Amino acid sequence: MQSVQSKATPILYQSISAFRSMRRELQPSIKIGFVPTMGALHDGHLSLVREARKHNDIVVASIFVNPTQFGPNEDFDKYPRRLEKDSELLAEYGVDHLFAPKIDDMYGKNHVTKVDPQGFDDTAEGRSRPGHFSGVATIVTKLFNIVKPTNAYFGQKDAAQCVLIKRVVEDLDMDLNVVVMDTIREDDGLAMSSRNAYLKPDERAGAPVIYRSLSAAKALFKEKKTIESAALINVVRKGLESEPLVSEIQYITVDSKATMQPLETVDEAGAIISIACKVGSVRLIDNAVL
Ligand SMILES: Nc1ncnc2c1ncn2[C@@H]1O[C@H](COP(=O)(O)OP(=O)(O)OP(=O)(O)O)[C@@H](O)[C@H]1O
Ligand SMILES: CC(C)(CO)[C@@H](O)C(=O)[O-]
Ligand code: BAL
Repeated sequence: MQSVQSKATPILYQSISAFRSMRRELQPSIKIGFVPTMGALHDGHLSLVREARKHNDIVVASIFVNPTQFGPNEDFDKYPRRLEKDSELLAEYGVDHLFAPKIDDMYGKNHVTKVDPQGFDDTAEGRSRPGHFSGVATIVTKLFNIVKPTNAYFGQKDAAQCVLIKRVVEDLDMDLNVVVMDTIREDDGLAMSSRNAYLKPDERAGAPVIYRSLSAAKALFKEKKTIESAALINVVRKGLESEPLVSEIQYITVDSKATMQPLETVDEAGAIISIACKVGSVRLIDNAVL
């Protein structure tokens, strides 16, 4: 009879104190890889876990749908939550510990402290989601303080978030490395995202226009080597407008890789070209590194 190899599910901690009891027992020299997520895991998240597994002694993932990074009219309530399935997936990828705290534990009734990353509300994504980056900076700081990782893993899909987290770590003298991994895509180019699950079949079929539009701009930059950002933005806009199911373009922006502030011209220093748009009623983001 064949035996079925099943890996142990990660040990689940649903409170800060439970996680801390485990964390205190770890040797100071142990390398801890940390993958923070909001759950509803897909191959994008799992690529981060795989990388963490390769370079660390133990791997911790967190699942927490953080209320303070959602605006009042955003999808906090309907955000997909499926802890059990996520835990099984994390087991397959060798995650040791899963931290999935309750909201009241992370934000007690007397909680008043925010991390306020100056200038990030002025990035394209920040203007589109006021207060979002303070919510992200605050929760990531809290998670880092609890997990105390050696290496923390984030996806390039959330480009401004990666720049923000590197800034917070440097500004607040946190003793850890931030590792940014490439965006993982479906076969047709659509960036994997938990929110893709909201797309209706026709919207899902139309959504790869985002990647195609970014790829057209990337090809143009490769050809010209130095180019006005406006020309790249035009190409992307035309691409997006060719898909009738793109119902709203929130921004197309060409920004500095270091600051996410807009650039007039792109040269050999490169840039990040980012999109936020709605396909039907679903807001999607994506970017290309030039
Ligand atoms: N396609 C992807 N490729 C690589 N990393 C990704 C991808 N999608 C998400 N990540 C990364 O996974 C981490 C957790 O992200 P999150 O849980 O918000 O997933 P998400 O799919 O981006 O969800 P959402 O739909 O809310 O944007 C973040 O560092 C994020 O950048
Ligand atoms: C980093 C993060 C887990 C903080 O809530 C979230 O913004 C995300 O999933 O990208
Ligand atoms: N992936 C970034 C988390 C958010 O959209 O709130």
